[in-house]
Amino acid sequence: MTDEATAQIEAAVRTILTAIGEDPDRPGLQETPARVARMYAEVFSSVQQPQFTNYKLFPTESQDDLVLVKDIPFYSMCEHHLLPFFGHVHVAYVPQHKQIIGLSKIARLVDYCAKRPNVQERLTSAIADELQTILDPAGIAVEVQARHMCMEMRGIQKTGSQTVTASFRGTLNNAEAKAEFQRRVQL
Ligand SMILES: Nc1nc2c(ncn2[C@@H]2O[C@H](COP(=O)(O)OP(=O)(O)OP(=O)(O)O)[C@@H](O)[C@H]2O)c(=O)[nH]1
Ligand SMILES: [Zn+2]
Repeated sequence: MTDEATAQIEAAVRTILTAIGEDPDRPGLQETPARVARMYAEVFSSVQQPQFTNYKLFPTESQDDLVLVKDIPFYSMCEHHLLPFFGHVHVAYVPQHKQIIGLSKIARLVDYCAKRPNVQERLTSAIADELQTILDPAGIAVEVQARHMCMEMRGIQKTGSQTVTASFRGTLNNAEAKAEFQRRVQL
């Protein structure tokens, strides 16, 4: 994040603190604008990164086997309220072109897609789209289970409610494959 962007966030946070009736100069709040600027640089770090680049592909012989990485934790920010939504992602793909991706890179890809203002549906399809772009697998399944703080700590206040979204592509986009994906996720 640029120095100018940091200064803008700090000034905006001071304005918000003042607007809610707080004193931004009281000791407990003096460093808050700078902390919030650092936090936004971290949780929105993907906004200025148009592509996911940090990955490696490896050759494989086993073309038809499903690769499933499940229960990948993530934290993102809802773009409507700038409050966190968080949970787990399950990612599966069927290799093609005799290539696979390093497993940790799938979790890094999830982080990359999460670190921007989001809605859960777009996060879900973005993970599938990125995987399609970098690996071009025969099939993809992505499921996201999340709790939204904007639905729990304010507004409708439905504590513990879960939202589940999914994207299916290619050979995994049919009823039989979806059922098999769900079965393996629940194992
Ligand atoms: N589809 C979708 N909706 C979301 C997501 N995160 C938050 N929302 C919803 O975005 C909507 C915004 O609705 P608005 O009526 O503009 O805002 P609001 O007055 O704060 O709405 P309430 O939350 O119902 O009080 C709400 O229904 C939220 O639950 C998300 O990831 N996906
Ligand atoms: Zn929200």
